Amino acid sequence: MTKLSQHACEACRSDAPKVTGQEKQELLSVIPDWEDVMVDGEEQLRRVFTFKNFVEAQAFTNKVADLAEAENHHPAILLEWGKATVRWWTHKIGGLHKNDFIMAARTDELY
Ligand SMILES: C[C@H](O)[C@H](O)[C@H]1CNC2=NC(N)=NC(=O)C2=N1
Repeated sequence: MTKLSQHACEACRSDAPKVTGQEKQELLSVIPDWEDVMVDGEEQLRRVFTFKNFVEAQAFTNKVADLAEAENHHPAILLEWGKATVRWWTHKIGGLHKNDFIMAARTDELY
């Protein structure tokens, strides 16, 4: 199986299927540092990345932002002193698509 982070994101479409059940559990097992959470009724992936200070957290945040723009798939990122909280979900389907798991794996590689 190709490493999840090496998969390409497919274009987000409003009729794209949400990831559920067995497939979701398998994908979650590949990104064990991420939580499966509900925010405003939408399922999302969340991980808190910790750093020595604000500047290092900011540099990581910028790398994630560059990745997102390159893939046209964007997270929510909360930047704080010593922390960056990243949440991935697909706006168009109001939940989790395989793209979100790919982007979470790609985010881990930036850390
Ligand atoms: C118009 C633009 O391509 C779309 O809105 C893209 C932008 N980035 C996106 N990011 C995420 N996470 N979900 C989307 O549905 C999405 N759609």
